[in-house]
Amino acid sequence: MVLKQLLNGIDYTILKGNKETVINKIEFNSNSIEDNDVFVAIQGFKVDGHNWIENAILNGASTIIVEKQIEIKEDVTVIKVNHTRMTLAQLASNYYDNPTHKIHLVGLTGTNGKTSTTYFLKAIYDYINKPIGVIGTIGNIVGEESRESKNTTPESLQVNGVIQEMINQHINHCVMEVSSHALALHRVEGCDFNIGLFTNLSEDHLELHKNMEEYFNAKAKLFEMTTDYNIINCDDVYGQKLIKKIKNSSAKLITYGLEKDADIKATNIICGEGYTHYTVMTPKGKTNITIQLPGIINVYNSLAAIACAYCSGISLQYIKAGIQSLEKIKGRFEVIHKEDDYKVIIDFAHTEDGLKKALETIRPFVKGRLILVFGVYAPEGEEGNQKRRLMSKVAAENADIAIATSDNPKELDPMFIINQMAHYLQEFGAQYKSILDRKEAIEYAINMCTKEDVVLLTGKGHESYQIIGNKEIPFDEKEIVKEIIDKIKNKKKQY
Ligand SMILES: CC(=O)N[C@H]1[C@@H](OP(=O)(O)OP(=O)(O)OC[C@H]2O[C@@H](n3ccc(=O)[nH]c3=O)[C@H](O)[C@@H]2O)O[C@H](CO)[C@@H](O)[C@@H]1O[C@H](C)C(=O)N[C@@H](C)C(=O)N[C@H](CCC(=O)O)C(=O)O
Ligand SMILES: Nc1ncnc2c1ncn2[C@@H]1O[C@H](COP(=O)(O)OP(=O)(O)OP(=O)(O)O)[C@@H](O)[C@H]1O
Repeated sequence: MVLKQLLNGIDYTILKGNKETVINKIEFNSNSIEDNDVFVAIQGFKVDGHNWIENAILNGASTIIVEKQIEIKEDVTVIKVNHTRMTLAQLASNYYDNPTHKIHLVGLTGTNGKTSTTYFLKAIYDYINKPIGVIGTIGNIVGEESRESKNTTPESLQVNGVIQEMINQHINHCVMEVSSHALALHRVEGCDFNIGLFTNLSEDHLELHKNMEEYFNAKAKLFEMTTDYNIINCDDVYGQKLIKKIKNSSAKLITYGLEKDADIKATNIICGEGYTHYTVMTPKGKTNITIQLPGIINVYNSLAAIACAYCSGISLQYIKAGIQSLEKIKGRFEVIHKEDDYKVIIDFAHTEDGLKKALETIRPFVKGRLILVFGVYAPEGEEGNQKRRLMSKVAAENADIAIATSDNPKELDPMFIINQMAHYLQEFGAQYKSILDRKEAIEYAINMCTKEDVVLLTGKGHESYQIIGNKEIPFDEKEIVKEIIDKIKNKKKQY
């Protein structure tokens, strides 16, 4: 490809060289550069990509895209743009020949419920044998291949690359979880979304967005990129705000919910242990549905998927069969052990609202005590302190015993985190214990568990690692629970 093709539709100034340069591929990390690549220098949170230009040239870059006035002596082409992160998205779209224009793309945003909705929607497509690609927290799925992903929504280069792969494999539908980071950091800039869906908004990620207004505005950006439908949870306060904000959108509004007068609405809800039954009403008729996941939150998540499928022209009969076929979602209310008198559930709740909803969902089915093992994944500073306080409050108010431990402490001192959690658990009158090592905390919880109790482990969900410092340490909660229970059983056998 020639550089000028890549720059199509972008505002730029040539500081040096010429746009006839033949280029190989695009990279934003200097270490991945190969001969004749384009290096896009991004001002990051930790370092400035402009400081890695020399390294990129040494590795073979022939073109450098910058947003700063920088003098480069080497014989390369240098292009200046206003905003390199945004330009990266445009370059990626041009490089892969605008893949999002060629696929039916659903973008899901909101604080909680994106992954769950994604897998309900995928179950419908699987049922009707229509392939659908997935980009999200648990990973990216292209055809038969499922790959882990560092971010919920990857960088624009990967978003466009993965969608192009889907197209190559004749996959005509894609569902993508769109995080607020992705929207604020231009990872989906220029994407053509047929459907945008909003689940809910509660406090999270305030280290990036400063306040709820900014967080909401970041999420709302998705609905400026939709062409066909905007699907919104109208029971959510921010959902209502979004409906007003996008009233001039040319995409059609479809609402879902339980309380307000929604287009797609659930009534007659019966919550059982491990299942939920309800009647769904749509503009094209109603039907009874039984999902194999617990709680009101999964009524919302399945309704969201029903709304998407409805807007994609799938008949209610198939929607019902697909929704009902979903047996479980990795790390979401997953019962990982229920024999030998121990019931252990893992869940990915990692926000104040998610944790509250998770505890409320499980509570009606616990005959004895609800024993919670949880950590708080939050940055340092006021926002992090506030999240640790609010999640500890939820634990104190909704669990019988709360065991504070580590989640992904990352660069924070894990001792500081659990001491702070212990302080708040005490303030809110919890019966609690704090144990730094997560495995020991789980062992402590299982050891005190009786036949009537339930142990709920939150925060890790599908994750099979813990991030401590800058190291990813293997941590598979399912294996760990099995190991602990086997150890207890063996000990019992010896007596
Ligand atoms: C805060 C944040 O979003 N950070 C993202 C950001 O990293 P950064 O700005 O810190 O990058 P940096 O390390 O400062 O580097 C700046 C530039 O220098 C370049 N560089 C750096 C070193 C070098 O040797 N050579 C070089 O060229 C880097 O490639 C980069 O282009 O850009 C990176 C590349 O796209 C992302 O991987 C990274 O996500 C990190 C891993 C992350 O944890 N992000 C989280 C907060 C996130 O995005 N979460 C959302 C929401 C999840 C949810 O819903 O809960 C998500 O979508 O995952
Ligand atoms: N609709 C909902 N409302 C509130 N909490 C929910 C909802 N759905 C799920 N949760 C809770 O939030 C946790 C995460 O759910 P899910 O992975 O579906 O959300 P998400 O939006 O994809 O989050 P993330 O992007 O952080 O992975 C679940 O494990 C559950 O405890």
